[in-house]
Amino acid sequence: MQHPVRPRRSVLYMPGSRQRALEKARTLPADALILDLEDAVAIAEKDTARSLVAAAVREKGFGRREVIVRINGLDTQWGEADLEMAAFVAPDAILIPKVEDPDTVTYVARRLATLGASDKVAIWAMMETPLAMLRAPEIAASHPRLACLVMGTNDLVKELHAEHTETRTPVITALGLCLLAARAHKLAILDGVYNAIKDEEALAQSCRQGKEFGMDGKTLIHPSQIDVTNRIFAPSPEEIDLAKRYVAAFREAEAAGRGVAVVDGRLVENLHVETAKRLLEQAEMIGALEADLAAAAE
Ligand SMILES: CC(C)(COP(=O)(O)OP(=O)(O)OC[C@H]1O[C@@H](n2cnc3c(N)ncnc32)[C@H](O)[C@@H]1OP(=O)(O)O)[C@@H](O)C(=O)NCCC(=O)NCCSC(=O)C[C@H](O)C(=O)O
Ligand SMILES: [Mg+2]
Repeated sequence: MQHPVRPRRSVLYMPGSRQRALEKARTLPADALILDLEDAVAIAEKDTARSLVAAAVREKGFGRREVIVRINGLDTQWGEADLEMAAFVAPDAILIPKVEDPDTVTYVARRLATLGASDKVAIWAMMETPLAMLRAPEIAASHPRLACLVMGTNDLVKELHAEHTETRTPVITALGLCLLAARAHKLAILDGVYNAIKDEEALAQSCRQGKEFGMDGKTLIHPSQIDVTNRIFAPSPEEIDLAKRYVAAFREAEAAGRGVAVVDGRLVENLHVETAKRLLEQAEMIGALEADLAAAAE
């Protein structure tokens, strides 16, 4: 299944039980929104949250941004009803929490087919337990409907009996395993949340680290985290300028019968040009998304 490439710099969780947050979502500049039925929702509010999320997805009004519904685990009393609701209202994706086994993904894919869900509804998988890390390659290869892995670093740190540190050394291996699995199977991958809502500099550092690793973006818990995340995960004007010059220089070199070019004293081969083209495509998609949001705000 060919999944559309979308900007996913900032992907905001919002509790499905909070009507106000769901309304506010339509005005927030996050690239994608996860309407959460799982950990952000108290047990007493699970059924109300399911109805609120169903209404929010049906009402639309999110423009080009992706809307994802995180269901409760299928081993809980709410999971199946969440899945049925999501299949019916058809968000861009359904996010399964605590996936540990490829069979969980294939089960959800089968249920979506049985429930008659649109083919456009993708499956995303939360990677947040030690077993998920060890089975990352099988999970990533489990079903063509799977489009994205989402790191759940809060649960992972808990399960590892580790600590949240600024350098994230305790979870580096886990992030690396999931990145390898995602890229090997052409899936998108999103970094975990940063819990200290008011610490913008530390969030920025965490975003820079995620971007360097190769993450497509970061999951967020508060609207105040969106702008800095968007800025860091977007290609900078300097990167865009360099990418354009790589493409132009390589085209000229090819026309002259050469397979390599030199830009700013650096070797440029076809593989660098592919990276440059991907960056330019990403910048274009971000531009279109931001223009859409600006038009909606007028
Ligand atoms: C953390 C919060 C509980 C803070 O909420 P609140 O006290 O209301 O914050 P503010 O007063 O600063 O809010 C200002 C306005 O912003 C809106 N708001 C706040 N948070 C969100 C949000 N996430 N999405 C949309 N809008 C939001 C408020 O409504 C205020 O609006 P207004 O009324 O117009 O002033 C809260 O931010 C929150 O609940 N965040 C999400 C928590 C969550 O989703 N947690 C679960 C996912 S994280 C996770 O577990 C990942 C993974 O599974 C893992 O294991 O790592
Ligand atoms: Mg979690």
